Amino acid sequence: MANLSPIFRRRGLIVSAQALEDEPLHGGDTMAKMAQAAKAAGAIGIRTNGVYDIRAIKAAVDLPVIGLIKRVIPGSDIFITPTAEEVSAILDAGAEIVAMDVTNREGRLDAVAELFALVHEQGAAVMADVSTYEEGAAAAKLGADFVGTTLSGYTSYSEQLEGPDLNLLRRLSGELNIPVIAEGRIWTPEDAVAALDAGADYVVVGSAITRPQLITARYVKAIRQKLG
Ligand SMILES: CC(=O)N[C@H](C=O)[C@@H](O)[C@H](O)[C@H](O)COP(=O)(O)O
Repeated sequence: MANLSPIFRRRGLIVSAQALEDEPLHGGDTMAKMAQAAKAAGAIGIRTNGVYDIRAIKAAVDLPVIGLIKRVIPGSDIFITPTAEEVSAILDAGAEIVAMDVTNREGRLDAVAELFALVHEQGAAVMADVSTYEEGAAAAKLGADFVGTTLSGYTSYSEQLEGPDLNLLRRLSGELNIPVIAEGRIWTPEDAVAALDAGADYVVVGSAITRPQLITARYVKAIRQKLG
């Protein structure tokens, strides 16, 4: 049984449009244009990083936005919305959903309740970015509104896969009563359908749509392998 959220009008594709400072598409209205293209194609939502792009995308398209702020804190591995400061900035910028790291690292599972409360006080929703089933279960227990497989493959103790973590999706969707978002390494429409078959309620695709330098690199690699 699907667990759906009233934030999205229906199940479907959420496009992650992100370009960090060191990426070619960073800045200007590029991510807002990515969001317009995603909407024109039928995406139901956008996931994006940083106050600038959250605001630009909210102004450009009337789709729900999952906002996050990536910030690297020296000595810490937690970089997706690490503190209350980022949560407040994301809410101020107008995101309906705040995504944050909910992994079992650095006492994070004890710290996030406070961050969830900040989000809920403002009538917004929490997307818990997890890397394992146990983290997803903890997130649901703490009151997360969505759980996503975003960080599977990005913690030392999670599965390191080439494609989406379908086993994690199966387990999260089979055992939890909150919407499950497939996210991470979904490169093809077939991967997206496999994620739905594994029980995902919504599917986030990022790099395969919005990072041309990574898309191009895949073609270059395949062609170089062929040409030797
Ligand atoms: C691990 C991490 O930092 N993930 C980030 C989270 O927001 C983004 O860089 C990813 O692009 C996003 O998760 C979508 O995944 P993919 O680009 O694989 O479709």
